[in-house]
Amino acid sequence: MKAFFVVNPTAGKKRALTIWNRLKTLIDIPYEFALTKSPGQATEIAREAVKAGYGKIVAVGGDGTVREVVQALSHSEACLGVIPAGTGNDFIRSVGIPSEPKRALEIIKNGNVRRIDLLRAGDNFFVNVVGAGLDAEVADAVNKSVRFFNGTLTYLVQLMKVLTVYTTRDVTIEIDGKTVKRRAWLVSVGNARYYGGGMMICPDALVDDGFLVVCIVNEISKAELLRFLPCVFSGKHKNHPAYEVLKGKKVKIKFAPPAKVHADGDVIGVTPVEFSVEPGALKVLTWKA
Ligand SMILES: Nc1ncnc2c1ncn2[C@@H]1O[C@H](COP(=O)(O)OP(=O)(O)OP(=O)(O)O)[C@@H](O)[C@H]1O
Repeated sequence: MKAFFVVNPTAGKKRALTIWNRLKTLIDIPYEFALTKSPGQATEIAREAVKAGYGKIVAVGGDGTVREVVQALSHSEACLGVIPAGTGNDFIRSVGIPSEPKRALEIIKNGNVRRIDLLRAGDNFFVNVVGAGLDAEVADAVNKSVRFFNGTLTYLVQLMKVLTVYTTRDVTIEIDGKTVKRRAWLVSVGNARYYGGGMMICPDALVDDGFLVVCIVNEISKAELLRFLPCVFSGKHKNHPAYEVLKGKKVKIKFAPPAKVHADGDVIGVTPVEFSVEPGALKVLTWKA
């Protein structure tokens, strides 16, 4: 099966290009590659590669590159490979791809094919976590901010800024026809466990169980929220009384007033929003069968 590498040279603060230049000397299987020139182009390149009959389409970059490539691979016979070269690289944590590029290349050569689920909103597919509320608001502020500090510090500064104006909102969640009303900080919908560079917001999410999990952070004081959030890195927040998990196949989220919606940390609109799971829609190369 021939491989096609889709390289985002800007991923990982441009580290991806260095990683690729080193790695390509080690590839001893038939392959072609292309470097993206602009956002969104990875989808077009991957589509052409699928059409041309490549069986392994490899995203060299971070979660954004993976997401763009996945748009072209969903429900196709081609398999996704990943050479992690981004900043957060959350997807690989959930599917069992090593973070070291050379070890990830071994999977491209000899790995197993695993079918996983995707999240869907309209015509778009997502691999990790989507959601609405506080985290979307903070993600938006982080993406728009001039970064004087490293990633974690930028996040903390923007979180504190957002918390001066943002409060909990009423939310109606319709999950598989059942309606749940809450007052919440945020609602996350997970296909996989991680977002935001290692935050395990949905510890109960499994990429291949045919379900999405809906994680609600219900109303707590701002002081308590600031104690809660660091626990998300380890998954300990799971036992907090304000944290609630629902499971289903289709979810509609409606905040009042409307809240921003994010997909893997990029703001994609405002509520109301509807997500569904597409069971087994993507083939991924991993060590796990
Ligand atoms: N040639 C390019 N020039 C500018 N932007 C690009 C180019 N190719 C792709 N992009 C954009 O780069 C963005 C970031 O890529 P990606 O998410 O893979 O890296 P990252 O942000 O470093 O990693 P992560 O998402 O894992 O934190 C993507 O949203 C993609 O649309």
